[in-house]
Amino acid sequence: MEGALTARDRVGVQDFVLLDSHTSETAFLDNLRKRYRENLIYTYIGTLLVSVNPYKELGIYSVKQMEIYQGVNFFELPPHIYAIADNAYRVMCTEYNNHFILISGESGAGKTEASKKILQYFAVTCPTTEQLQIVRDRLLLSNPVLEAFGNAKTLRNDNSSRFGKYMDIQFDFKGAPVGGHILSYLIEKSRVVHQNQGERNFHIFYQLLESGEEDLLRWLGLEPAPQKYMYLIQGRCAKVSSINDKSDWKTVRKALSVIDFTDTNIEHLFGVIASVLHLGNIQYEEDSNGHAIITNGSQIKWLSKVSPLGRRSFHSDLEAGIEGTSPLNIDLAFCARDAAAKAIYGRTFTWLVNKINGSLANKDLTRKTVIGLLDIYGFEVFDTNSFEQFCINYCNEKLQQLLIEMTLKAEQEEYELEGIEWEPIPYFNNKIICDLVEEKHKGIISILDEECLRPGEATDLSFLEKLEEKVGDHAHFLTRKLADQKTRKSIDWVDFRLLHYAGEVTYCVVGECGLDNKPVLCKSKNGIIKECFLPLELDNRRRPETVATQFKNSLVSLIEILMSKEPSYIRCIKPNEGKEPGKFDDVLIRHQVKYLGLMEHLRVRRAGFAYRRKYEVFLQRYKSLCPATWPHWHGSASEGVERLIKHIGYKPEEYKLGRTKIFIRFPRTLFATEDAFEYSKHLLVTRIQAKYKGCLGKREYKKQRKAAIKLEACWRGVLARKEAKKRMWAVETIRKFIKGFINRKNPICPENDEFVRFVQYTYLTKLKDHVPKSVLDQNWLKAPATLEETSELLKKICMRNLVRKYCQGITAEKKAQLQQKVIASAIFRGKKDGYVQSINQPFADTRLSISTSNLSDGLLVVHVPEDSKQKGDAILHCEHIFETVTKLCMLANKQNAVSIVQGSLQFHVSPGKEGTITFTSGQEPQIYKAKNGHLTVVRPSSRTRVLTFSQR
Ligand SMILES: Nc1ncnc2c1ncn2[C@@H]1O[C@H](COP(=O)(O)OP(=O)(O)OP(=O)(O)O)[C@@H](O)[C@H]1O
Repeated sequence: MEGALTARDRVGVQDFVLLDSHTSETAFLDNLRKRYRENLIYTYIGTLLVSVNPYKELGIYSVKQMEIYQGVNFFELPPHIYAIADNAYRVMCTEYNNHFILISGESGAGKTEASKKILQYFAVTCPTTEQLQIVRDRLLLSNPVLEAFGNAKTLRNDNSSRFGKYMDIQFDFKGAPVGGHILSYLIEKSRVVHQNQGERNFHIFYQLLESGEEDLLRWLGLEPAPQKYMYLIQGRCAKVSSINDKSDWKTVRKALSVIDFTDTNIEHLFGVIASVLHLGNIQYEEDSNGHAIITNGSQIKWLSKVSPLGRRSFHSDLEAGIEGTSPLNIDLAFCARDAAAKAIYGRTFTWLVNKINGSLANKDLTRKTVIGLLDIYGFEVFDTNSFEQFCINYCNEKLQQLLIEMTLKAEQEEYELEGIEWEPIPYFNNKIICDLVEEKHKGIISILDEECLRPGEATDLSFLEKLEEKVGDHAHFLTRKLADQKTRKSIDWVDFRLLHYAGEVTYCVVGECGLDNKPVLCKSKNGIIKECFLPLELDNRRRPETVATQFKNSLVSLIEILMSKEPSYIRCIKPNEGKEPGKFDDVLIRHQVKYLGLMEHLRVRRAGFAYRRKYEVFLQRYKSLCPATWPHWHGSASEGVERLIKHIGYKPEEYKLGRTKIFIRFPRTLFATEDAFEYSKHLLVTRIQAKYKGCLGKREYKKQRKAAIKLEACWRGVLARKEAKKRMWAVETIRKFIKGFINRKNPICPENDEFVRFVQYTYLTKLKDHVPKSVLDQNWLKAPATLEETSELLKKICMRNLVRKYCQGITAEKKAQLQQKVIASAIFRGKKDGYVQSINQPFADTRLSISTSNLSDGLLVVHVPEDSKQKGDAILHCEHIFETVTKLCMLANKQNAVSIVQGSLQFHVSPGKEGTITFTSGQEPQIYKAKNGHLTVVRPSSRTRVLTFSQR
């Protein structure tokens, strides 16, 4: 219901109980149609599931879907057949009680498919063991075998079950399927001998002929051609595109071996099938006395072979009509043949079911719980309705009654349990119709029994008269004689009409041939036929039960079985006659809604309250609508609900409070609450989101903090270990150092090796920065004892290197200077004062310049540099002037220090005082001081030269 509430706006309502106009068939159909168009084939009425056949694969039966529905609250998911199956299973497991699921609907509505889906659901979802696997396989494979023998193509359904089936699945205390039991009802035997146009006989005939192994067919005397058999050609549709006889045959063969059929069983089983086909091909003709004689003896030959009967006896029995010895006319002979075929097939089917039951039986005697699946024909209304339809519709009346009683009972029980006043529910109780059919001495079946078994000749008409006499005044019974003018036309003289809860059905009382064929069949040597027709039956002197009574009794025991179990219901609806997907035939569906009693059921469900839920569940869902109950209510759930509905504003007539549940009368009240809840959800979501985000943040922060602390601790550990290692190393190093220091003077040994190398290394590193930079630097680092020798060598190398560098750095000029100094040293060292002070003063080449005239005089002036002019320049006169000047120049290494002047030259007489020498040519060489103060040098004219020494 909760799921339905949420989805209600999407596609109608998921639960018809929530329809506001629940009494309107149109509203019901509208909702069904709306959902069907959206491929939503399932809708609830409370816990009853309405299913509309989609006639197409919807992809809603996967294992994934099964898992979705497994163990989930019935109301929380959209309606599904798995929800019904799961709910029954869960309740069975928890309450350890028995259940049944009643699946009903008309032919083609999807009952068999539904029961298969349920079986598959249990097979997939229930716990199992390897041992139980075989049980599971047998349960699943019993279906194809039963379908092959009990299903046929009809106009309404290509795979129509022609029998009713009730299957118990037994579960052990762990909920594992451990066994099963099948009850079959009213197999449609008439189909064996007659099919309408467009219909087929039971599938097994075609499967055998189409795919039976060659040897098998030969042995059975069959040809792989259905058209050769009278019992298979009446419908004229042996081949149907939707049926794959070949693969179905394979499945059946496999299933038979899994279900424990021996080779003999299988041989006999197909012997029976072949017998039926051979029987169908027996032909008669009239002899001269008007008696029937068999024309084709070959069939008898095969009959005798495959279901060994005394050939002669069988032959004559068939001609004699079996019941007595008197020969039959041709019609009765055919009738006898068909009766034999039907009896054989009918009882073989029962044998088959018993055999399957034998293989499904659980020998373990411990208590088991069961879930029963009842797949029973729905209400049938044809143009001509026979005894079969009468039984089927009677069965549906009984089941409808069961449903009403159980639903009402459950409803009433719930009200009582909850302490709510029981309000009578207006509904149609079909007990009156059930009584009409089954009441002892007064009901239709009793009347039929009486008619069949009374002495004298019973005819169809005498039976009808008896009915008119005994139940003619019943409101739900009508015959042509009893009907009014208007209705009379629609009822034949051989008909009677019943007004069923689902509508009127007119039954034809024209009966079947009542020949007894047991005597001949008892003689069969076929194992199955022998088992089915025991000679004991012939000896029984008691009045045999009529088929109607047998059926009534089987129904009574079925109802007893069902009454002792918890019910679940599935109502299948056929959407159209054409088996077309997506087509919703309003008229057809309206009709089914009516006769499936869906409106009745809805009325019963809705008579009291539309919605009921435990206080805890209601409070949990809607508590956010009231500040007092949100987010937590600390009192009892019922008080919480009371507070909540007071806050929402429920009116007294809208609800009732039971002991454990709240009952809400109208869907609109619930919808309003649900809408408010939807609205409040948004607000809640924001708050929850914020809270959740906060929580996430907090959690993340805590995580990070924890991680940081861990990291920090780790890192600290690493650091501490590093530090300790370092300290250890330091201690070790110092210790070694001290040891080394103590042993430093010893020859290299492990004790001092490191220390000595360290000292050497340190010394050499230090020395690198303190090597002398000049040859005059005498400083040298004092070497440790172990390096004294090396140090000396290094010092020498260093000095040599310095000297070399020094020497390389001396210019020619300097060299000359030095040479001069060396000479000076040789001359003056230790001999003359002031020499030592002069050593540092380089000899300057520039200090000397000489002047002389271009004349041939012997005069030269040596200019003294100005800074040291204590006195004036020296004026010299020499004979060998050229030699003197040249040598002076060489000494001074300055050729251009000589200036040769013309005319005159200047010189210093004394510091700051200049004089001039004038050179002239004359007769006589002379030197004198002229009037102008110049020193005048005269040389004979041709050879006169004046030399001037000038400073540059
Ligand atoms: N749930 C479903 N999904 C798809 N197709 C389905 C479903 N149910 C039924 N059908 C289709 O409808 C056909 C008839 O269904 P099914 O044989 O179950 O009907 P039925 O009610 O058992 O009929 P009958 O009473 O004649 O045996 C199936 O063969 C299948 O094609």
